Parts: sequence; C-alpha cells; structure tokens
Amino acid sequence: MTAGTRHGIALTLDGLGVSFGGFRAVDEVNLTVADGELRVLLGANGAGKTTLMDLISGRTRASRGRVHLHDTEITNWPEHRIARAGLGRKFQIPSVFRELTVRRNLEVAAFRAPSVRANLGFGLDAAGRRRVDEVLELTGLAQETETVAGFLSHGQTQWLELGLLVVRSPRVILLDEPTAGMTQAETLKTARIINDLKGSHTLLVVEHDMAFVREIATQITVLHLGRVLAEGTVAEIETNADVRAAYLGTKGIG
Ligand SMILES: Nc1ncnc2c1ncn2[C@@H]1O[C@H](COP(=O)(O)OP(=O)(O)OP(=O)(O)O)[C@@H](O)[C@H]1O
Repeated sequence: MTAGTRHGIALTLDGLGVSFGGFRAVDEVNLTVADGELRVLLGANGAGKTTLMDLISGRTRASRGRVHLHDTEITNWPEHRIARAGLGRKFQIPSVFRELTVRRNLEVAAFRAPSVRANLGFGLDAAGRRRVDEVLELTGLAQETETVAGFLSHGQTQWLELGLLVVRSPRVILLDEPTAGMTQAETLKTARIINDLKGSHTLLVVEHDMAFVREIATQITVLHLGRVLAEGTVAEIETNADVRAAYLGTKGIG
C-alpha cells in the first residue's frame, strides 16, 4: 500500500512477522484499522496476539513486513519514539502514581513537557484542564478526582490507567485484555467507556471474554498460529467454520 491510498486508515500492517529461533510466532499479518474504528483481536492461547501488539508498539523487532501509523512508517522504531508518534498502549499491570490523586495523575499525564515541570507546580493550560475534565467524565471517575489512586478499586484503577492514555490523545490505542480480573459490573462499565471512545479514537483490543466482545466489537480479526484466520463481524466470526475448527480442543469461542 502506498501513502496515497492510506487516507482514513489509522494503522496498517503489511506482511508483518517475527520468528523466534525459526518458530514463526507472527506470520505475514496484513491488517488495516480505519480512523475511529474499534477492532478486536481474538485468538486462542499462543495465537500471537501479544506478540503482534509487541511488534506494533516497538517492544519486539519485526523480522519481516511493515507497520504504518497513518502515513508514517514506524517499523522497528524504538518503543518511546512510537509512543511519541501517537501510539498508546495499556498493559494489564497499572502504572498509575499510587500516592497522587486521580486528578493529579491525569494532569501529570496530560502535561506534555517532562513531568518535572508539572511536579514543580506549573499548571496545565485551559485546553489541558478541559481535556482532564473530559477524561474524568469519560472514565466515570468524576466523583473520585481527589481520591488518592492507591485507594481505588481494581476496576477504578484500570479506568484511571485508560484515562492516562486517553488524556494524551494518542492516534491509536492498543489495549491488552482490558477486563482481566474485573467483576461483571466492572466489565460492563468498561464496555460503556470503550464504546464512548469509539469514533473519536482508534482502538485495537485483545480480549478473550466473548460477552464483552459482543458489547464492544464491530469488526473482529481472528489470529491462529500467528496468521490471520478470519475477519468479520461478531456474527460472522461466531459462525465461521474455520474459527470453530481452530477453537476445537480449546475451551471454545465464547
Ligand atoms: N520471546 C519469545 N521467544 C520465544 N517464543 C515466544 C516469545 N514470545 C512469544 N513466543 C511464542 O509465540 C507464540 C505466540 O505467543 P503470544 O504470547 O503472542 O500469544 P497470545 O495469542 O498472546 O497468547 P495468550 O492469549 O496466551 O497471551 C507462543 O507459542 C509463544 O510461546
């Protein structure tokens, strides 16, 4: 794909792959995610989902293929440079400052200059403060602005973590199992937050919980043995014979 044909596409993977000692963990993956789209990555254990996210975010170097963030090729850039180019990734392990309040956490994340300046007490500009308020609403943490992050519940901590990403307005957000360890109520609330992000943000979400996937997904890409096995809507994927066959012998899809 040339730059001219990439209009409206936020993330493009062309023949992306990596081998570990001859084993192709990710093999010739082609994927395009449109601006404002939410794409779910599904696959059994070992299918290559985490490795694919690692290749996109620069944690692992690709052996083959290319990654574009909009028109910029970011293949094998260092992780921090990819992050600066607008790729945000949320891991399962939170990185919030546990001793700071919810609002302060978001202010520090929103402050684009080195955090030292924020720590010295320089404030955010009006646009930055508005963005923090928006993210507090979006993540349902508006009642917790003065709560010290270390006192938040597991679900609230995960929503704050998501807020820390969103407040920086990344062009593409990667989420790795955002509902891991959550109660059913927390999972539903996470679905609402993610649905609110759709349209204004581009998201690629790895998730196993099919009930959650049904709540959020419009398009699903299924990985199997490092390759794209199928792509389609939730209904198409749930009735796809190849997907059913690939999940045989595992606990099954859904
Ligand atoms: N650094 C590495 N060295 C060797 N093999 C690796 C490495 N990283 C991943 N693999 C292998 O690549 C395959 C894909 O792993 P990956 O973690 O990406 O799968 P996954 O779909 O994320 O699975 P899960 O749902 O269990 O997290 C697995 O067989 C794994 O053992």
